[in-house]
Amino acid sequence: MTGLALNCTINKKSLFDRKHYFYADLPAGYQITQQRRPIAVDGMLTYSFFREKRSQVIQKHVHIKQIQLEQDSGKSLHDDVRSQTLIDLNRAGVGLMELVMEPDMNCGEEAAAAVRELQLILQALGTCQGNMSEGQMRVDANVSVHRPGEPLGIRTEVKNINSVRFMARAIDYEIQRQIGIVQRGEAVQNETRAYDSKSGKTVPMRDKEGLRDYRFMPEPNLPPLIIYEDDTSLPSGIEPCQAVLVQKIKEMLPELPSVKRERLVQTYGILPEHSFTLVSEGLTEYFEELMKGTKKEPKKVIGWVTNDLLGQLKQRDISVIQSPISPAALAELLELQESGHISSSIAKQVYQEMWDSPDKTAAQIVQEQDLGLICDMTELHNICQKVIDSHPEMVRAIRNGKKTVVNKLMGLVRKETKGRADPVLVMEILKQKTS
Ligand SMILES: Nc1ncnc2c1ncn2[C@@H]1O[C@H](COP(=O)(O)OP(=O)(O)OP(=O)(O)O)[C@@H](O)[C@H]1O
Repeated sequence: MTGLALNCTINKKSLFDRKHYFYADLPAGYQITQQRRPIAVDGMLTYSFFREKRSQVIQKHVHIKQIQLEQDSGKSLHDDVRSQTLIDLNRAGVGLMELVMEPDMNCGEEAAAAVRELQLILQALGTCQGNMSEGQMRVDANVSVHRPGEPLGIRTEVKNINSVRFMARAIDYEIQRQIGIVQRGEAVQNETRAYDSKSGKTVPMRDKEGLRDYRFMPEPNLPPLIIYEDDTSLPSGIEPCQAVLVQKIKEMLPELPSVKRERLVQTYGILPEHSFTLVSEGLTEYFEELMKGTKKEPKKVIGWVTNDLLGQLKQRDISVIQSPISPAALAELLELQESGHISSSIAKQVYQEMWDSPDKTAAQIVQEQDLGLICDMTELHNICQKVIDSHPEMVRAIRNGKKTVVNKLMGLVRKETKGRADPVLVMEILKQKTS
């Protein structure tokens, strides 16, 4: 699924090899991997990010060299206090999927955007939860520098990166470090380095690797992995249920993040940046459900999801599925505003109250606290007159041409009525009274 989602060519026959090296995190002395013929090759990941102006989307591509299946190694844990190294072998030998990207990215920001997009794709497919801090996904960053027009320089490999943000910092640090070396006329060493998040620097990790002979050999215990295009390509005697069929997997692919963003922009007319927030924060389903329950324009609804809802979720550190306010409950609130029962500032107030007492509906809160819009013209006239009478200097300013001062009067009426006055009617009355 991952190979197909990343536009790879799927090898119908892939092979397993043993890669030998001697290190404490590899008890067997070799790792099973797919060196000669990996399961998927030659793919492409398209990712986007924003630069300067939030609305300017930059789209880039990174080639996927291959995706291989291999065994995980153990994890070395260095105890500086006791000056010893412990090895966690719990994952040693467990299968994992490694993606090798081509050197197509130019800075930490690009690598971060590419990895974030990959995370979203893997999560959408369900092939990896993608949480780096929990080790579900790990990234090693290979970095080199070169002068324009010259071939790529010697690379270093940075390990120990446990978040996308740290990866971007590690890459940018490493680029500057290597530029410094080249400018001093020295040579970059081909080495493995570790990122130290406390100092923000990369430090040498292992001895200079030089040319290592891994003594690759075909893995004698694992036969080639054979998969088939579809039912028709199955050899006789093999039932479809016994085989992996690429065509079947293709049909199972879910809507991918880039397609989802495009659809959201097309269907609802929202800004691309909002489609990014919806997809990255997992709010698409909530937004689409919400849209089913309201007549409000999508452009006016989107902020409720990307600001108000997301703000509450972050503040409480919960996910959208745990939200006590369902899309239908929020839709009811939006309808109260859309139909002119409450003002926009009251709607925000009611929303806050809904979070504090989730068992109450928006309508209940409005009724209990008498938050409905004041539409009675006599009452509104009286309130406006009171405000005008107590601020003659503002009225003078308006009459002298400072038309925007009317907004100050509006604000005072809003304060006086605790946001319950119909803003359209109030503006009309104020203009009339100050003309
Ligand atoms: N000159 C270069 N500058 C930057 N990156 C490079 C350069 N040459 C190769 N790379 C990148 O280095 C990575 C090599 O990864 P690969 O897993 O094939 O080798 P490896 O690091 O030796 O393997 P492993 O760490 O699994 O032993 C690829 O992602 C490739 O794009």
